[in-house]
Amino acid sequence: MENQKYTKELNVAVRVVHMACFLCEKVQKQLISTNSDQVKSKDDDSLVTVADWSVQATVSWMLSEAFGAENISIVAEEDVQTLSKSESSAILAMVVTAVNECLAEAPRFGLQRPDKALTTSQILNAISQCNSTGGPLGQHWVLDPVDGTLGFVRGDQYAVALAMIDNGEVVLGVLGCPNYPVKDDGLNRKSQQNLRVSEISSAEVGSVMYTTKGSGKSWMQPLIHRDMMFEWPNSAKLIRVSSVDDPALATFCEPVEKTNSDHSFTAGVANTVGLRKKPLRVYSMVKYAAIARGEAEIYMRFARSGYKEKIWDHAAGVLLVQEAGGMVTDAGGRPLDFSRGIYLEGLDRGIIACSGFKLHEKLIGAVYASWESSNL
Ligand SMILES: Nc1ncnc2c1ncn2[C@@H]1O[C@H](COP(=O)(O)OS(=O)(=O)O)[C@@H](OP(=O)(O)O)[C@H]1O
Ligand SMILES: [Mg+2]
Ligand SMILES: [Mg+2]
Ligand SMILES: [Mg+2]
Repeated sequence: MENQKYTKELNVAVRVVHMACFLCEKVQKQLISTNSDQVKSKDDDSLVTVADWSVQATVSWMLSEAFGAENISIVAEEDVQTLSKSESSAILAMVVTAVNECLAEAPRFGLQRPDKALTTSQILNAISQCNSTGGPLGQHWVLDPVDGTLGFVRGDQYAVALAMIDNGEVVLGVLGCPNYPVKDDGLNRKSQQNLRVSEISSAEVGSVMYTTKGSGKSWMQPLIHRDMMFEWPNSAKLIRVSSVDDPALATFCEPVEKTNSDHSFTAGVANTVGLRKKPLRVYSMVKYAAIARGEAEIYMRFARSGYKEKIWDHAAGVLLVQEAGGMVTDAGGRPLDFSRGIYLEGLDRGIIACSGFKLHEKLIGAVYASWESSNL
């Protein structure tokens, strides 16, 4: 935790993300086993679940407790619109239960639990307090309570992502990946053997990764699971990007859904660069984690034209990769701009994250060559 300036922020953020993962694990299990009504569609037809709202409320509450509600600005994905509708009363009750059960466990993570259970209106308030739009000045927390909600609902990969932007730069990033196998090559092994996450022993699954800008180090901690007796302090190990720079040996990641990234365009780029392996399609910011941990070398993301990438889908992951030794830019080779509100404004076509300079340079060149002939 080298960057002394953010020591307290990082300390709180890491613990809070552990708590959020704890919450998500329980909700995901319930959701898969009971198939109950814990999932809603938002106005844009995307999904939101008990876990998305509950994590947002929990993180918002804990950050307010640690730093004072009046001192913090939080940019986050969810709002209370759907949750406040009368037909959502059952799901709201589930959120209240999930948040309070999670907050009660705060001491496991070295944090203080509230004196008494939060009321429904305190919880709605905590969610709606995350209504900042960020920008170039001051400090803003950036939260994606559940990234890869589709993966979450399908019992697969998802992430909890918390970052901080200070004067337009991402300075701190924490990424919780509850279903990411801890052992080296876990994702590859899982995909090769077609294992479901539930088929891997729980002690082998789940981690929280974190870093601060300029530290040159990204760290990984194992998740504290419900059935484990041990409590904080948790141990951490350094993670580092892969040293593979031969495209023929490199693994590239991309979103599972082709609505989120054009698979045929990336296949063309992969072919031009000389990538041989099948793409590793993984939900959520676990893709950035895979690059930071050295399990994959490349992450390409090319959204359809008209879609604007949001800062919470990238901030924590980008910093983790950079501090672990990797490079992340847009397709024009420029850094991503987190200083202009909730969107990555000015993004040139797509996002390319690589373990090193050589692969990155080749990919940018291949995008340049392939773009003209694509219909993106
Ligand atoms: N059309 C389109 N294009 C690109 N990106 C989009 C699009 N629509 C949504 N989103 C955002 O994608 C986030 C999920 O990205 P993933 O990489 O997990 O995608 S995938 O599920 O593996 O296909 C997802 O994050 P969550 O909502 O947190 O799951 C969205 O913010
Ligand atoms: Mg969403
Ligand atoms: Mg997201
Ligand atoms: Mg989300």
